[in-house]
Amino acid sequence: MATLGMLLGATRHRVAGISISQVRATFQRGMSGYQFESLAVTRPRDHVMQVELNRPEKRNAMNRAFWREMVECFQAITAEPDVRAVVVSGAGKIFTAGLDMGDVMSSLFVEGADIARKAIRLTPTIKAFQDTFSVIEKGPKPVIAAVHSACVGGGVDLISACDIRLCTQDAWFQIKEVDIGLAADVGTLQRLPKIIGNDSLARELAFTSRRFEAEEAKQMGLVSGIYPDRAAVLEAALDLASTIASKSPIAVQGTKVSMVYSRDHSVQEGLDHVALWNSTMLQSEDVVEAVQAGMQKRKPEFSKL
Ligand SMILES: CCC/C=C/C=C/C(=O)SCCNC(=O)CCNC(=O)[C@H](O)C(C)(C)COP(=O)(O)OP(=O)(O)OC[C@H]1O[C@@H](n2cnc3c(N)ncnc32)[C@H](O)[C@@H]1OP(=O)(O)O
Repeated sequence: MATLGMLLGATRHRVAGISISQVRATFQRGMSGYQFESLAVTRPRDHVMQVELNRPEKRNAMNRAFWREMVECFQAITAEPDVRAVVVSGAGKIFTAGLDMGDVMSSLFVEGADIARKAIRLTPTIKAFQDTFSVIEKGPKPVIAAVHSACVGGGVDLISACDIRLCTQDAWFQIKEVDIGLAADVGTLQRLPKIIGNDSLARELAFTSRRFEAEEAKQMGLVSGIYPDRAAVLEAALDLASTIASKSPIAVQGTKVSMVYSRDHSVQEGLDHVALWNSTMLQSEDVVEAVQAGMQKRKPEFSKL
């Protein structure tokens, strides 16, 4: 039988897409380990982390550091035993201006004469860009986007990978990619139609780059709440994250995993998946604690993961 030491030593073992060595590094991380060039990471509430896009002077345009650091940051958060919910926000005047066109465009051009060889070399780069947002969806902890003012291009890809979206009254959104000659390729086209449940509207917005405002975003189901300003939307997002964090992390994370799985599978496959999941997770101490706390009219206490 494998000992814990053997398991921890085996870097080929992976949990939620991350290696055991990364998990171990994260246990030792502490907040000082969350130092990034493009992100500011804080713990504003118990069990809640806030990841802020932090290049306000460049309108939080997504530079090369950002595309790499989001993956590092969310993998670390997935492995944090005491974090139960995450808020994503933007520093400064707007949420984000999307792709940093000065810094990133050059990495999308590949040297060489043969188009097929160039394409094969470019494919992993595009997939790595996709991972930057897929990491949010693949992680089991709920992520709430708090959008203020502009959310452009890659910003829509980012928030589409989040679980819940709130915005300010002055928020506006734009699937901007066709305006810079691209088919959006990091998640909007795949996730947004399922979020809003209106394929016709999703296509209209993606084909035209039409800017749409907070009210329309709410009407279509992209956001679930509108708040007067940046401070108010952040407060609401943090309150929501705290409420989620007060629940059993086993129950909440199972719920996210099941909802993401069910979105992409038949009803029967989703039911089979959650039956298998719960055949283990129903045996959690959290079930006993949640039921007892309810009967005793007290707040439940759930231990860290
Ligand atoms: C495989 C790739 C996958 C990803 C694809 C993603 C694609 C996309 O995201 S497409 C969308 C690209 N973004 C844009 O087209 C938006 C461009 N920016 C704007 O329209 C305006 O900046 C905005 C309306 C968002 C805000 O206007 P505001 O007046 O508040 O700011 P500015 O004076 O325009 O900008 C201030 C400084 O920020 C720099 N900046 C803004 N956006 C970007 C950007 N996307 N990339 C790089 N830099 C950006 C701007 O140059 C100013 O810098 P400085 O001149 O040094 O002060």
